[in-house]
Amino acid sequence: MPSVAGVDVPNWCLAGAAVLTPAAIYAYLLRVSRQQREFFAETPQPKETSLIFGGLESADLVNNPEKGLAAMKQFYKELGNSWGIRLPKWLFPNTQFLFLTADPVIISEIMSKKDIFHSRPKGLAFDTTIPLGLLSLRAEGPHSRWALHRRLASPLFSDSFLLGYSEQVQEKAKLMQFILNERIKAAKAEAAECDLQHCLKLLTLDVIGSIGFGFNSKATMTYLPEDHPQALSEAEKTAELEFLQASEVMFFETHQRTTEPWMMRYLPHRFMRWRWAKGVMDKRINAVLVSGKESSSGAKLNMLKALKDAQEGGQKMSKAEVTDEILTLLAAGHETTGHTTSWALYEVARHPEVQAKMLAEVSTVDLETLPLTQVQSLLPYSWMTWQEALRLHPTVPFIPRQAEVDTTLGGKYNLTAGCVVSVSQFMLAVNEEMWGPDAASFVPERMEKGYPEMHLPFGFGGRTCIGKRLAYVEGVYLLAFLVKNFSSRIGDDAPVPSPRVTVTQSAAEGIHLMISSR
Ligand code: HEM
Repeated sequence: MPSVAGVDVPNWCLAGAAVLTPAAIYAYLLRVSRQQREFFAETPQPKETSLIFGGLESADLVNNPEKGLAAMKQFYKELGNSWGIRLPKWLFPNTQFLFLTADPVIISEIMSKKDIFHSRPKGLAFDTTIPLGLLSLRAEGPHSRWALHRRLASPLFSDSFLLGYSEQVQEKAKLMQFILNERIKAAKAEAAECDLQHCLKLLTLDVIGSIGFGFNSKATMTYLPEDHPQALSEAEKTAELEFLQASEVMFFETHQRTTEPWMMRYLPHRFMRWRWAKGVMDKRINAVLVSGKESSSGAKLNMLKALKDAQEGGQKMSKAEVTDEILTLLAAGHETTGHTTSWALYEVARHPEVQAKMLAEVSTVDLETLPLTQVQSLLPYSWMTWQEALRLHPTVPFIPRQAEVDTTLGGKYNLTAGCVVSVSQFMLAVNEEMWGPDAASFVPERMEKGYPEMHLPFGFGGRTCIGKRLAYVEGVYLLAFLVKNFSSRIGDDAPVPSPRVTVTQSAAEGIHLMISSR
């Protein structure tokens, strides 16, 4: 007689179990599916053929942004500014219902229902990759670890800290100036074509490396011409680019894993890449942590040191929490700012009148010594230019929230607890009712009044971006610095940047501009 867990079981029992188990699973799935159908019976649904992912694909935002945006507008026109779709539960275990909206009325309802829509969805890949950082921590009461982290990390973005980061940002900006000038010299022409998206991504990585954990990374140096006397050796280059690639894997590939069935995430080729990336990043942070030398870039202020020392009534972050928090700030805090700034420079290059106005403003300011805390007051037009670029090219195009309990939106969309609502910044940006008939044009002056309440490029509620102030001052400073030192225009053969949408929005082929020194 066969034995199961040490108990003898007759063969007929095993045969019965073999038949009954699949039958029970099938019956369970049928019941869940019937319950879902009943629940959503009253909820407006798009045609079954317009699955959200099918829809977004047909919008082709990646390969043909203009056509893509038009298709997306058409999509919204047919389905309304808000619509929902049932997703196959086996594929999205935590996302029973995805509701996409660009309707200001519904968005304000979501914002006002703070007790219901306060949290980003559970089960995102960051949960398994950086589980102890702000992007992942979920429970949100005042005594939760998330709330403690938020309180301990908030001072990192206060005036005194921004002031403390200023010198490091100025130093890196000067490094970028040197490298771009060397590229212009190497081109032996008045102007050189540069991929500003790539360059700013390297630069913002160096900035966050320095202010984040006192690491003097030199990723930007990889952008020197290959045969330059100061160009990095192949080994140094590999080490710098390894860090960049690791941060991309952490942020993008881990994010892509979320849209895959659970099992796929752990296929060796995916899992090993993440392990590798985490290893590269942990090694750098640990080198600083273990050596006790918080700063390899001089004794400057940095987030790691501040978080290690931060405490509240004797409560501190553990070493693992500090490491995950630093990884989170690195991942969330460099290319978001870099991409926005490169989109802004692209718009400046396309609009000579904006460039001239910015130049008039930046010429009167000594940027080499400008503290970050004075960026907004001394560079108001540059500020509006960066802000307008973030409107038209929202770096984080979707802001998702998971319903805590069953609820209804707009009086007709039924959502069960666990449903995900995603606010589409993309569509909000071209909403003519909100911005007027010139919504699709780049007009920095419209930012005199700032963003209306419903435009949320940094999210909303308690979960709003903690790094918003740093993003603004660093981004506007770098934009102003570039405009002051270089004139830029779109090259005749430059590819038209098309949005590549992952967790953030970038230009698929980079942002190539012809730049010359002023
Ligand atoms: C242009 C630049 C940036 C944009 C557009 C941006 C946008 C966002 C958005 C939309 C969210 C989600 C908010 C929500 O769910 O309501 C977020 C969260 C976050 N961001 Fe940013 N961000 C930027 C720069 C930064 C910087 C510079 C840092 C830090 C160095 C940072 C750190 C974070 C963190 C830690 C979170 C999670 C906050 C939490 O859940 O408590 N971000 N960001």
